Amino acid sequence: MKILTGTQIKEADRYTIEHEPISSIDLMERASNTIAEWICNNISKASPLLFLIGKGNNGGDGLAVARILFHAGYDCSVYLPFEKEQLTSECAVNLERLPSYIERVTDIKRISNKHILIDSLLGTGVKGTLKEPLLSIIKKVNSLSNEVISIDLPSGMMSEFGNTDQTVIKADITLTLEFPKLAMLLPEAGEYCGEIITLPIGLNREYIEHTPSLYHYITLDYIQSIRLKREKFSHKGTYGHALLICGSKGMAGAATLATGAALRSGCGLVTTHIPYNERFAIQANYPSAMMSLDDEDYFSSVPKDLSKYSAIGIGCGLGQEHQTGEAFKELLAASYKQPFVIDADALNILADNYHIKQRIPENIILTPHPGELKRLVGEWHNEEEKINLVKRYAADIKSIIIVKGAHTMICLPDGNCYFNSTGNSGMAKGGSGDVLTGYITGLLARGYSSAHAAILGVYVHGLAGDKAAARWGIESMNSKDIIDFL
Ligand SMILES: NC(=O)C1=CN([C@@H]2O[C@H](COP(=O)(O)OP(=O)(O)OC[C@H]3O[C@@H](n4cnc5c(N)ncnc54)[C@H](O)[C@@H]3O)[C@@H](O)[C@H]2O)[C@@H](O)CC1
Ligand SMILES: [K+]
Repeated sequence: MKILTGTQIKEADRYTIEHEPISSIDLMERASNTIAEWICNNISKASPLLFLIGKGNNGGDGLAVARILFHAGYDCSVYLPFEKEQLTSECAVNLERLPSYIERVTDIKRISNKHILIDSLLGTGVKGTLKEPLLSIIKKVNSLSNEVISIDLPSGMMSEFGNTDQTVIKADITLTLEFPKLAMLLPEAGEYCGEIITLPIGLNREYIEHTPSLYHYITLDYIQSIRLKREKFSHKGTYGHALLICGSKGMAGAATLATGAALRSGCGLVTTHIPYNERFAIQANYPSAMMSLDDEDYFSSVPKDLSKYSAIGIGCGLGQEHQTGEAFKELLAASYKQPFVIDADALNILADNYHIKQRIPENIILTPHPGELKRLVGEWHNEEEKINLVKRYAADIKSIIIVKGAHTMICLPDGNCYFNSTGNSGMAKGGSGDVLTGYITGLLARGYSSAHAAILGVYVHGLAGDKAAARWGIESMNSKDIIDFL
C-alpha cells in the first residue's frame, strides 16, 4: 500500500470529490460512517464518549461520528473550544447537524475518568508548533488516564517529518483514514499512535495508483502477490542451498538461531560454517542442517567450493577478530556474486573497512539495527535526515538496507522504502536479528529476488513474532520462539 503525504492526501480528497463525483460533506460523512462502524464493532456502549472537536475538517469528522454514534445508542458528549465562526464550512455543517440532546462540555477538567476521549482536534492540516488553546488542551489530555482514540492521526502530529519537539496527543488507538501516515511509522512520534487501524474511505483508486510515492506499507495482499509457488515435481536441488557463516567462541547461539530460521524458509539445503568447537548446538537442535567447520574459534577460512551455494548470510555472532575481517575479504573475492545478507559483526567489519565496502557485490542485503546503521552512514538528528542517509547509502552500494526496529524499513537502491506492518516490542531481544538473517538468507537461496526476500522476510518474521507473543506473552517470548512460528 502506498503511503501518500498529507499534501497528496488532500489532493486525493479533492480529486475524489471532483471525479466520483461526491461533495466534500458527503465524503466526510462516508469517512465518519466508517469510523463510527469501527467504534460500534469494537467499543462497548457502556463507555461514555467525549469528542474533542477542532475547527478544521478533522473536527468535522468528530462531530459527524458523535451524531452517528448518538443515534446508535452511545452516550456522547462534545467539547468544542472554538466559536462557530472559526470552523471550516464542513465542520460548521456538522455542528448544525449535531442533535441538541448531545451534551456540550465546557470544561475539559471536569470529565470523569470513565470517558473515552475521541480526539478530533487536528488531522492532516496541522502546521508548525501547536498554538493555544490546542497546546494546553493536548497537554491536559496527556496528563489524564482516560483511553484516547484519535481520528486520522493523533492531534499535533505532522504527517511526515518535523515531530522531534512537537506536542502530540498520546493515543491508545489511531483510526487513520485510507493510508497510515509516514510519521506514524517512524520512531520520532510513532509511539503516540498506540494501535494503528487503517480505515478505507473510498478515495479515488486511479488517483492513488498514478500518484508517485517512495513510501509503502507492507500489506498481506502484497505479500501474497510475491510468494513463490512450490512445484509438485521438484527436489531439494530446485530450492537452493543457503550458506550461513556465523558464530564464534561462546556465540554458537546466534548461529543456531540463524540456522533454524533458514531451515524454515523453504530452501532446499542449509549449511552453516561454524568453528569446530561450537558445532554441538547446531547438531543437537537442527540435524537437518549441514556443517562446514572452521579450525579456529572464529571465522578464519573461506568454506570450500562456494559455487554450490545459492545465497550466503554472514555476521551473526561472528566476532571481529582481525583474521575474520581477512576471511570476509577473501570470501567476497571468491564468491560467485551470489546474493548476500550481511548482518551484525560483519556490518561492523564493513563499516570499518573501505576495501570490503569496495568489494561487496551489488544487490545484497544489509540488516543493521540503529547502532550498526550509525557506524555505516554516520549520525543523524531527525528521521528525515536518517532516511535520506539510508537512501544515499543504499544507492551508493546499489543494495538493500533493512533498518530494524518497530515498523522496520526496507530501503531499496532506487530510494523506495517499505515499512513493515507486523511485529511487536517482545521481539526487541537478543537473537531476533539472527533469526531474520537466517530466514532471509534461506529465502534468497529459495529463489526470491533480493527485494522480495527482504520484504517477505521482514513481514513473516514480524508475523511469527506476533504469534509468539500471543502464545508466550510479549515479555516472556524470546527469539527462539519466533522460529517456531515461521
Ligand atoms: N473532504 C476532505 O477533505 C476530508 C477530510 N477529512 C478530515 O479532514 C482532516 C483535514 O482537515 P483540515 O485540512 O481542515 O485540517 P485539520 O482539521 O487538521 O485542522 C486545520 C485547522 O487547524 C489549525 N492549525 C493548523 N496548525 C495548527 C497549529 N500548529 N496549532 C493550532 N492550530 C493549528 C488551522 O488553523 C486549521 O484551522 C483530515 O485529517 C481528516 O480527518 C476526512 O473527513 C475525509 C474527507
Ligand atoms: K486527530
